[in-house]
Amino acid sequence: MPAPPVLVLNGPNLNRLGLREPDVYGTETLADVEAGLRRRFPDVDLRFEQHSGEGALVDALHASDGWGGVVLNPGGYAHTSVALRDAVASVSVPVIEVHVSNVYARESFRHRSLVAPACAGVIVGFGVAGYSLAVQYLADRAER
Ligand SMILES: O=C1C[C@@](O)(C(=O)O)C[C@@H](O)[C@@H]1O
Repeated sequence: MPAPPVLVLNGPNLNRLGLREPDVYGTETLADVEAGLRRRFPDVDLRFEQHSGEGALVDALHASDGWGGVVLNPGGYAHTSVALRDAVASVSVPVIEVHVSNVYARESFRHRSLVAPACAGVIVGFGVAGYSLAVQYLADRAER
C-alpha cells in the first residue's frame, strides 16, 4: 500500500515568503520551498496548500485526517487562533508546527503559540530548513 500523503500547510502571509521582510524570513519563496521538498523527498506524496483565512486552514486540517502528517506553519494565527488549535486537536494525524523565524527572539506576542500544545512537535528558527526537518520526521515515522 502506498504511504499516505503529507500535507505542507501554510497560513497567512507565507505566500509572501521571499518578498516579505527578507532579513527575517530569508529570500526563498514558497515555490522554492515546494520545489526543494519535492527534490529532497521524491518518495513522499507531498501536497501543498496555502490559505490566508483561518476557516480554510481548519478545513484543510480536517481533510488531512488519516494522512501521514501535516507540516503546519500557521503564521500569525499561531499566536491568536483557538479555532486552529481545536482543529489540530480534532484530528488524529500528527501535526508539526513550523516557524521559519525564531519567534522566541522576536516580539513577546510571538512567544506563545496557542496551536503548539495540540501539535506532535514544533520546529522554530531554522529558516525554511524547518519544513524539511519536519517532513523528514514524518517520513521516518511512516517507515517505523
Ligand atoms: O507570519 C509569520 C511567520 C512565522 O510563522 C514564521 O514562519 O516565522 C512567525 C509568525 O509570528 C508570523 O506571524
